[in-house]
Amino acid sequence: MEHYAKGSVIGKGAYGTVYKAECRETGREFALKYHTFGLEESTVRELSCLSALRGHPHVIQMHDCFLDQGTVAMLMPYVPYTLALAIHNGRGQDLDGIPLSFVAHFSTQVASALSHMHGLNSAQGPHAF
Ligand SMILES: Nc1ncnc2c1ncn2[C@@H]1O[C@H](COP(=O)(O)OP(=O)(O)OP(=O)(O)O)[C@@H](O)[C@H]1O
Repeated sequence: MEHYAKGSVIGKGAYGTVYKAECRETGREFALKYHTFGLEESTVRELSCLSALRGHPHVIQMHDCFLDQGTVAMLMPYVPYTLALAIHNGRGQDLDGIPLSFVAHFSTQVASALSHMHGLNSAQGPHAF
């Protein structure tokens, strides 16, 4: 953890809190997720899924995983937007004006990631994920 400066909270999920972090050497920004429940089943499941999905261009990459003062911390690239933000950007709640190419672009990425996950599931047995 000495390589990173932990910043403010970006968001919270059911299993953890995500902070912004900056690499002290390069200045590059990361997201650092601290798992609330320690090394229990949900944590191990998320870490093993992200390990298995390393390398896919449309799945967030886990760069590192370590213990920070007893809490499991997971380092990933910082993504400064969400799909909802991209969709609503400049359009309020009106979705009518979204170009088909935009929808196709994101849908293809999501489908590609899902297809890859299903492929791994078939290869490793029905309860791998
Ligand atoms: N890599 C990231 N870059 C930027 N923000 C992130 C990143 N990962 C998570 N976040 C933010 O932190 C929030 C919490 O993320 P987290 O992974 O803990 O939960 P979730 O996947 O949103 O939901 P849940 O785990 O409850 O199903 C996200 O909703 C998002 O706003």
